[in-house]
Amino acid sequence: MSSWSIPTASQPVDAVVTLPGSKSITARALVLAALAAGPSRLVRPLRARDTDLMAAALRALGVGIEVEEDDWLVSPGRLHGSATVDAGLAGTVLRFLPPVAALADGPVTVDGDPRLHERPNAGLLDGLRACGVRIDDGGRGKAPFTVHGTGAVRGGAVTVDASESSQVVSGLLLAAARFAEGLDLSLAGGVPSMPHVQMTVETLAEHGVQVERTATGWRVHPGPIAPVDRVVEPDLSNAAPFLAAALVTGGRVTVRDWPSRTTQPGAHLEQLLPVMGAAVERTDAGLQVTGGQTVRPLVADLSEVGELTPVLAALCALADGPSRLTGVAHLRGHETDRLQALDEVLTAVGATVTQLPDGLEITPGPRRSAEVDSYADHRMVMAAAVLGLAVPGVVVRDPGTVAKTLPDFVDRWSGLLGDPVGAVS
Ligand SMILES: O=C(O)C1=C[C@@H](OP(=O)(O)O)[C@@H](O)[C@H](O)C1
Ligand SMILES: C=C(OP(=O)(O)O)C(=O)O
Repeated sequence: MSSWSIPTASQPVDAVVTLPGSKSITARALVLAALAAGPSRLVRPLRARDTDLMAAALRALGVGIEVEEDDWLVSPGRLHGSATVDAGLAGTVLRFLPPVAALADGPVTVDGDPRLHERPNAGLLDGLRACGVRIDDGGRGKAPFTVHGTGAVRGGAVTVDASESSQVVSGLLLAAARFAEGLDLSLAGGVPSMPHVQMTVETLAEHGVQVERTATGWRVHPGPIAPVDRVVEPDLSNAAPFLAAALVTGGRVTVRDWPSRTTQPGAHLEQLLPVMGAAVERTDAGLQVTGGQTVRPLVADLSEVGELTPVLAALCALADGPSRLTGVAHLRGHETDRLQALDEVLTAVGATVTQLPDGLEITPGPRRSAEVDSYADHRMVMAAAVLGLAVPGVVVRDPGTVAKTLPDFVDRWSGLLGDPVGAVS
C-alpha cells in the first residue's frame, strides 16, 4: 500500500482545468445504449474503474463495446447469462446492472469488493422481485446475489424504498421501457440525490423513452429505446476539489467546458461556493472560481448533492467558523461510512466534529499534521488533498483508490500546484 504526502500550497493556485467525463452520465449512457434498438457512440466517456466495470459487466451479458480512440461504440446484442459480474465498489453497477440482468436469458451473479457486501441494496432487489424477477441474495439484501433472468420482465406497478440510495430508482427506470408492462414506480419514503433521478429521467427522454412524473413516483411506458450518439459532459463532482483549491489558497481555478445546463449535482457548486466566500463567474473558458481572504463556514442541507459532502466538509474544516452539514444520513452506505470517515479525518487535522444522525457539525481548530486513511473512497482522497493544501504534513494512505472515478488525480493535483514531484511513496 502506498501513501501520498499531500503538497501544501505555497502560493495561490491559478489554473485552468480540463476534466474527464461524468461517471453518472457515462453509466446511464452505457446502460441505455446496451438496451437500445441499434448502436450508439459515446464520445469521451469516463474511463475509470467504475465505468470500465460497467462496460465489462455489459460485455459479459452479450453487449458489444468497442473502443475507438477516446470513444466507446456500443452495439446491443442478445442479453444472456450465465455470467458473474464484478461491480467493484460501484453503486452504479450494483444498482443499474441487475435490472438489465433480469432481461438476460440465464443467471447473473453480481459480486464485488468486500465493502460492496455492506452497501444497502434491499430496495432494488425487492423492487425487482415486485416486477416478477427471481433473485437469490440469502435474505441479506446485499451483494453477492444472483438474478435469475428469463429473457423477459413483467414490470407493472411497484412500490420501492429508495431512502438509502437514489440509484434504486434510477436502476429500475433505466431498464423499464424493456419490461412487458413498463413500470409504474411509487416511492415508499424519501429519496436522496434527486438531481441524479432527474438525470435518469432526462437521459431516458433523450433515448425516446416515454417517462412521466406521477403523484407518487414515475411511470415509464414500454417501448423501444432509441440509440443516441452523445458527448459526455465533464464530471462536475470531480471538479469540486479543484475549485475548492481556489478557496483554500485565495487563488483562481477555471473548469473548462462547464455545461450551460446540466442535471449533475456538481452544478450546485456554483451556488454553494459563493456562500463559502468565493466569487464564481461563467467565462468563455468555463466556470471560474476565485477565492477570498478566508473560507467562510457553510450551513446547508446537502441531501440533493451528497456526493459533494467530503470536499465541502474539508473546506468547512479550514473555514473561519463552525459549519453544519445535514440531510446526508445515506452517506453511511457509500464507499465507506462517510460521516464516520470525515469525523476521523477532520478530527485528525485539528477540527472538532460532532456526528449528527444525518450529518456533521464541524468546528475548525488549531491545525496539525496527520496520516489518514483513504477508506477505499476516492472522495476521501480528494478531501484529504484539499486539507493538505493548508495543513502541512497530511499523508493519505492508498491514494490509488481515486481510480474509481479519476485515475490520474494525484498527477493532476501536483500539476495544479506546479509541483512535479507529487511525492507518492
Ligand atoms: O445515480 C448516480 O449516478 C449516483 C447517485 C448518487 O447515489 P446515492 O443516491 O446513493 O447517494 C451519488 O451519490 C452517486 O455517486 C452517483
Ligand atoms: C457515492 C458515490 O459512488 P457510487 O456510485 O459508488 O454510489 C460517489 O461517487 O460519491
